[in-house]
Amino acid sequence: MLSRKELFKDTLKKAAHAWKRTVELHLTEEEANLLRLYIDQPGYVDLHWVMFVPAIKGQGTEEQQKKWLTMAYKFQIIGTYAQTELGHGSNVQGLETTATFDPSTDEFIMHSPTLTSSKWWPGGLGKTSTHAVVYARLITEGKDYGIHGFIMQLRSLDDHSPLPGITIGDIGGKFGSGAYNSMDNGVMRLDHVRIPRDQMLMRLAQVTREGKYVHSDVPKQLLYGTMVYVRQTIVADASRALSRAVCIAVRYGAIRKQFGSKAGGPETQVLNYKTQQSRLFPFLASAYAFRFVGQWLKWLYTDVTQKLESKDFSTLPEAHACTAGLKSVTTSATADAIEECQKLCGGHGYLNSSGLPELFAVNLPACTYEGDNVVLLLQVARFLMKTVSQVASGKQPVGTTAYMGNIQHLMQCKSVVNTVEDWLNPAAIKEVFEARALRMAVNCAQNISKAPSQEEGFEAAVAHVQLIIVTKFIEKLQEDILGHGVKEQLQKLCGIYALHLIHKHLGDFLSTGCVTARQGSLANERLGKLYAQVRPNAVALVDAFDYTDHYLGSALGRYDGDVYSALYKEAWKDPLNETVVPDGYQEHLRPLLKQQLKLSRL
Ligand SMILES: CCCCCCCC/C=C\CCCCC/C=C/C(=O)SCCNC(=O)CCNC(=O)[C@H](O)C(C)(C)COP(=O)(O)OP(=O)(O)OC[C@H]1O[C@@H](n2cnc3c(N)ncnc32)[C@H](O)[C@@H]1OP(=O)(O)O
Ligand SMILES: Cc1cc2nc3c(=O)[nH]c(=O)nc-3n(C[C@H](O)[C@H](O)[C@H](O)COP(=O)(O)OP(=O)(O)OC[C@H]3O[C@@H](n4cnc5c(N)ncnc54)[C@H](O)[C@@H]3O)c2cc1C
Repeated sequence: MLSRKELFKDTLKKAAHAWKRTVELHLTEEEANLLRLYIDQPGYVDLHWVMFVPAIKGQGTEEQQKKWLTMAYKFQIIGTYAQTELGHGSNVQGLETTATFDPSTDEFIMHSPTLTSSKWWPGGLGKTSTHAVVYARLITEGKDYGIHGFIMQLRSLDDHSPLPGITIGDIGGKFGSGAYNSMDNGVMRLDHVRIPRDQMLMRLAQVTREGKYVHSDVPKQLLYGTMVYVRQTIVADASRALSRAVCIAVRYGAIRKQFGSKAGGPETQVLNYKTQQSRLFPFLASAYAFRFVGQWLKWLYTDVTQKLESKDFSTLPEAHACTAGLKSVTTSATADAIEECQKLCGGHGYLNSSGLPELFAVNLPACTYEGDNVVLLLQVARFLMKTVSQVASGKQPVGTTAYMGNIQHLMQCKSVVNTVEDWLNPAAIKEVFEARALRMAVNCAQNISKAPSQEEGFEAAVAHVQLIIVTKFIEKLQEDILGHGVKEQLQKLCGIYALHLIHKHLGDFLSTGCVTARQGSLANERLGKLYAQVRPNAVALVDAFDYTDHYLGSALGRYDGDVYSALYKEAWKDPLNETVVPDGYQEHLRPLLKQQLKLSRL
C-alpha cells in the first residue's frame, strides 16, 4: 500500500538497519547475506554485494581490490553494476559508452555518445549508488579494444549530488505495485567525465602510462565472470521462490473444499482432485529439484573459482554453460509455476493478500536480468555444438557432458522399460534423458550445416539442462539422507520431476526414438500413482521448507490453516475501507445517482 517514494524510503531504512545489526552482531558474510535475504525486498544493497564487490574481486588487480573493497566492505561507498544501456542489454559487445584514454593527463574520458548509450537499468543507480563499475568501449591510440570495466565515482560523498558531467535518475515504475519498485533502477548519461587511468579494472588487460594496450594471460571471458557468479546465485533464488508459491498452494489446497458432498457429508479438499495434483505436484518436485541442483551449482562455481586462482581455465566454458542454462530453465519454470499457483488457488490467489501476485512480480524479471533466458540457452546450444564436434573428432567429454562420450550406445539404445514399475528405476530414467539430450544435440549439429536453426539449438539446450537437473536429483538420493522415511519421499518427488518432464516433452522423446508411445503411456500411469502416494505427505513436504508465516506473507499459506479469518481481516486493512463512504462520492457518485433519479421521475 506504500507509494513508490514511501516504498523506496522504507527500503533505505531496512537496509540501514540491517547494516547496523550486521556490525553490532559481528555477523559473518554468510549470516549478513541471510539477513538481507529475509528482508525480502529488492534494494541497492543487492547490487552492492552481489555485483559491485564481485566485479572488483574478479576483474580488479590486487592493488585495486585493496583500495576499493576496503571502502566497499565498510559501506563507505555504495556500488552498482552499470553494464546495460538503453540500446543494448543482451549484446554486451554492442555497448556504446566510450572510455577514451588521454595520455596528456593520464585519464580516461567516460562518455555517452548517443541516447541509446545511456546506462539504463542498473539497480541502485537511480538514487543511491555513490560508485559503479561501468562497462565501456576502451579506446586508446585511436583503436577500439572493446568492452572493459571501469570504477567511477558518481555522487559526492558529502551531499550525494551527482558529480559534474553526470546526469542520473530513476527509470520509472515497474511491473506490479510493490515488487521491484523498491529498487531504484537507474539511467545515467556521461558527458566527457574524466577518471584516473588506475580506475580501469586491470586484471584482464592494462593500459600503460603511454597508452599501450596490454593483454593479461587470463581469458577475456573473465570480463563476464560477475554474471556467472550471479547466475549461480539466481538458481537458489528460483528454488526458494518456487517453494514459497508451492507452500501456499499446497496448504491452501488442503483447506479449500469444493463439491463432492454426498448426503450432507464434507466436501472434497481441492488438493484431492487429480487435476489439482497433476498441476501442483510437479512444482513441488521442481522446488526440491532446483534446490539440489542449486547446491551442486554452488559447488561447481567454487571449484571453478579455485581452479581459476591457480590459472586453470579449462572448466570455464562448462561453468558458463551450466550457470547460463540452469539460471534460464529454473527461472522460467519458476515464473510459470508461480502464475499457475495463483490459478490453483482460484479467485483468492489473485488477491494481494495471497502473497502470490507479489511473489510473481518480484521473480518474473529473473527471466530477463543477468541474461535473457533465450539468449542464455542459445549460449548453452553453442557449447553443446562445440562438444559434439569434439566428440566427433575423438575427444572424451568431461563433467556434465561426459554422457556424450557414450555416443555409440546412446544414439541407438532402446529404453528397457516394460512395466509401470520399471519407471521407478533411476538408471532407466537417466538413460532416456541422456539419449534424448544427445540425439537432439547431434541432430542439431548435423542440421547446422544445412539450415541453421535457433529453435533446434534452444530445444537441445533445454533437454541438456533438464538432464543435469534430473541427474543431480538422482545423485542426491545416493547420499545419506537423515530422517525416517525422508529418502522415500524424495525418491517419489524425483520420479515425479523426471516423469512429468517425459510427459511434457513426449514429442522429443518419441521423435528421437528414446521411448515408444507405450512406454510414454506407462510413464503417465506411473506418474498418476506417484501423485497419489505423495498426497498424504504433501503438506509435510512444504512444511519442511520451514518458512515462517511472516516470511511467506500469505493469508492462504498460513501454517495454522485459518485462511478465511485471515482473508477477512486483511480485506479490512485496505485503505479503501478506511471510510464507509468512499472519497469521490460527493463529486462523482452522488451527482450521477441524483441525476438518474431525476430522469427516472420525468
Ligand atoms: C526478493 C529479493 C531478495 C533479496 C535477495 C538477495 C539476493 C539477490 C540475488 C540476486 C540479485 C540479482 C540482481 C540482479 C540484477 C541484475 C543485473 C543484471 O542484469 S547485469 C547485466 C546482465 N547482462 C547480461 O547478462 C547480458 C547477457 N549477454 C551476455 O552475457 C553476452 O553478451 C553473450 C550473450 C554471452 C554473448 O557474448 P559475446 O558477444 O561476447 O559472444 P559470444 O561470441 O557468444 O561468446 C564468446 C565466447 O565467450 C564465451 N562466453 C560468453 N559468456 C561467457 C561467460 N559468462 N563466461 C565464460 N565464457 C563466456 C562464449 O561461450 C564464447 O566462447 P566460445 O564459443 O568462443 O568458446
Ligand atoms: C529488474 C531488472 C534489473 C536489472 N538490473 C540490471 C543491473 O543492475 N545492471 C545492468 O547492467 N543491467 C540490469 N538489467 C538489465 C538486464 O540485464 C537486461 O534487460 C537483460 O540482459 C536483457 O537484455 P535486453 O533488455 O537488452 O533484452 P533484449 O536483448 O532486447 O531482448 C528482447 C527480446 O529479444 C530476444 N533476443 C535478443 N537477442 C536474441 C538472439 N541473439 N537470438 C534470439 N532472440 C534474441 C530476447 O529473447 C527477448 O525476447 C536489469 C533488468 C531488469 C528487468
